[in-house]
Amino acid sequence: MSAADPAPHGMRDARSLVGQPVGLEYDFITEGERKQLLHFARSPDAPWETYLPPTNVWHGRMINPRSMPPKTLKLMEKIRRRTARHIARHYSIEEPIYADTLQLVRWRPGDDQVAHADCEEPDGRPNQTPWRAFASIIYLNEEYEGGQIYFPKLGLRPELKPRLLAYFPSTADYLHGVEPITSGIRYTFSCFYTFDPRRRDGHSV
Ligand SMILES: O=C(O)CCC(=O)C(=O)O
Ligand SMILES: [Fe+2]
Repeated sequence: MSAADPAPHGMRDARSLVGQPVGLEYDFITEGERKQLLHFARSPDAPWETYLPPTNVWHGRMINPRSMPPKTLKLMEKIRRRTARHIARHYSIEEPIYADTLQLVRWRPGDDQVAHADCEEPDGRPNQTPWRAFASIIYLNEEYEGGQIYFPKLGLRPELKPRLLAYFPSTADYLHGVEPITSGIRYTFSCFYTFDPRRRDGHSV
């Protein structure tokens, strides 16, 4: 299946969420959960993925389920299920939700992300992941500078705190970027959700 394969007719997509607010839930994960994930991410032998070429901006910056110890994966699946339930309630979603990603991400000095949307180009053409409906980012630490997330079209620069859950639909209405990290390392737990079961990653939601 390629990115261009259209979703079955009538399937709900990101467009149905336009108008929903950017969700900000402070203290969403517990301090114990945060410590466990951060401890794993900071361990000297943490399995940062190097399958992408060194020129790829994500090279060495993500840990995917296949490289996680079972205990870590179990915890992250539990948090993802809780996250999806929370978002479904706040966005009035009754359909089943699937997800294509569950990952830890590190952002080192100089790392940033230009303003983008998660399912389409800024001009509205589909991007490489057109099936995505919404995203969740859980912030895990505060020992870094820079790294502010910003939503230029919404005039939003939410205060990032450890344990914060942020979520937002994937369309260009929710264009967002990450300012460069200037010192320290920023750690996040990110997930992308879809209504298309063909795009599910096989881990629970
Ligand atoms: O880390 C963040 O604050 C946002 C990350 C993001 O937008 C993405 O991975 O698509
Ligand atoms: Fe994004």
